[in-house]
Amino acid sequence: SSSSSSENARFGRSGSLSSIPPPAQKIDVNPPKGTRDFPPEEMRLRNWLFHNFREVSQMFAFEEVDFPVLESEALFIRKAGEEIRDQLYCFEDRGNRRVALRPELTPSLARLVIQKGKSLSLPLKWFAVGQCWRYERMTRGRRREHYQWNMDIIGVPDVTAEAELISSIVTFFKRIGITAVDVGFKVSSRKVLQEVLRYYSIPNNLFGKVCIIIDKMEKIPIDEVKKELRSAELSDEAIEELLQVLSIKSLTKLEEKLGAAGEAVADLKQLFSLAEKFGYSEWIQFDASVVRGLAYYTGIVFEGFDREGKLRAICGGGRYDQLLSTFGGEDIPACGFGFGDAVIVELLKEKGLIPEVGPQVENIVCYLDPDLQGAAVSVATILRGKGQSVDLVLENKSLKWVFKRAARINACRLILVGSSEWQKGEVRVKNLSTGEQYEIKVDKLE
Ligand SMILES: CC(=O)Nc1cnc2ccccc2c1
Repeated sequence: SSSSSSENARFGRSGSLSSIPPPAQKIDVNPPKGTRDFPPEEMRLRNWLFHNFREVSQMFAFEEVDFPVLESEALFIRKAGEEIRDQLYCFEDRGNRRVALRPELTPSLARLVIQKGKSLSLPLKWFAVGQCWRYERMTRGRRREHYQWNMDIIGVPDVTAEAELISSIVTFFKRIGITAVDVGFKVSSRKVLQEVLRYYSIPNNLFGKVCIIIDKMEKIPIDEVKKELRSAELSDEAIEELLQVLSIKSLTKLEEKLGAAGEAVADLKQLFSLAEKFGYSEWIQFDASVVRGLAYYTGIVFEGFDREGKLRAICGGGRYDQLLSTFGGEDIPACGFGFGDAVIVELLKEKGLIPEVGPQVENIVCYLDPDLQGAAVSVATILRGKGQSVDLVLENKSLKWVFKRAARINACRLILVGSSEWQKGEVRVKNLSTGEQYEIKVDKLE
C-alpha cells in the first residue's frame, strides 16, 4: 500500500511490517454489474471509435462540450411513460438531494443553453461524447452504461439542420467502411402524428404519451399498442386511422393522405431534396412508423438501422423545438442525435470492419550493464525531448527479455546502451522492422 503512514516511512516500501492487515476475503475484482472495464486493447478500439466521432464533428465545425455525469433528477422527470424514465439511475445524495446519473445528454445541453442564455450567439453547433447510465431491474444481462456521441444544432428552425446532422453521420459511417448497402436511415416527422391527432381533436398534452406508445409498436403486440392508445383516450376510429397513416412508406402516399398544405409533407420533401445535394439519397427512406422513444421530439425524427435487421437501432435523433420551455427557459429551435458505442461495434464485427489497432512505440531503450542505468535514462530523456515515444526498460533485463517486450509493444527501434559503445558516447541501434544495426552518437539520434 502506498499509505504515507510513519510506519511505512520507517520500513520503506519493502518494509516487512504493513500497517494495514490484508482483507479477510478477496474483494470482487469485476466491475459493477452492467459496467465495463477498458483494458488497453479495448481502450484502443474505443479511442479509435471516439477519434472518428471527434474528427467528423470537427469537420462539420461543431465545438466539443461536456456536462456532469451526475445531474438533478428533475432534469429527466418526464411524464410520457418513457423507458428511459423507468430505468433512471437515480438516488438521494448525502445532502438529501434527488440526483441521477444522466441517461442521455440532451437535457444537460438544454440546461447549459438556458444557463448561458443571451450570451450565446446562435446557431450553436455542439458535440459531446459522454457516458450515460440506466438502472435496469433484474438486469437481463444488459449493460447499465454506454458512451453516446451527440451532435446538436441549436437556433436553426429550418430542416437544413436535420439534413446536416444526417450528413455528419453518413460521413462517419463512410470513414469506418460502412456503406449504404450495410445501413440506412428511416426518416419521418412527428408532425405527421400531430396532423392526424389534430384531425381527431386529441388534446396536445397527450402527444408525447402517444408517441411513446407508438414507438413500442415494433416491440410489443399490436393489440397491446391499441389497448394503450385506447387508455390514452383515443377513439377506435382515431386509432385505426393513426395505424393506417403510420404504415405509409412513401412520401407521395403521405401527401395523398395528408394533403400538400401541412408542414409534415413540406419538411420531408425539403429534407429529401437536400439529401440529393448532400449526396446521401440512397441512405435514407421515408417511414411514417418512425417516432423514436423520447417524448421531446417535435418534428423530423430519424434512426440509423442495419439493413440485415439483426441489430437494434444504431443511432437516432430529431428536432426538439420545445425542450427548453419544459425547463422554464425561452424556447429555441433545436435538433440533434445520439449514437451509442455498443450497436456500432456489433455491426463492425458483423461486417469484419473492426480495425487492427495494436500498440505502437518508436523506441525501446535498455541497458546491458547495471552501471549504465543512468545512461539509459539520459538516452530515453533525450529522445523524449525530441518528441519521440520511448519505452524505457527500467530494470537491468536480459536481451532475450528485451526482445520479447519489444515485440509485444510493437517498438520500431531498439536502443542498446552498452559499456563499449558508451565509452565512445555512442549507443547501438537496431531497426526492428528491417533488422539493420548500427552505432551512433546519442545526439545524432533522431
Ligand atoms: C446496447 C446498449 O448497450 N445499450 C445501452 C446501454 N446502456 C445505456 C445506458 C443509458 C441509456 C441507454 C443505454 C443503452
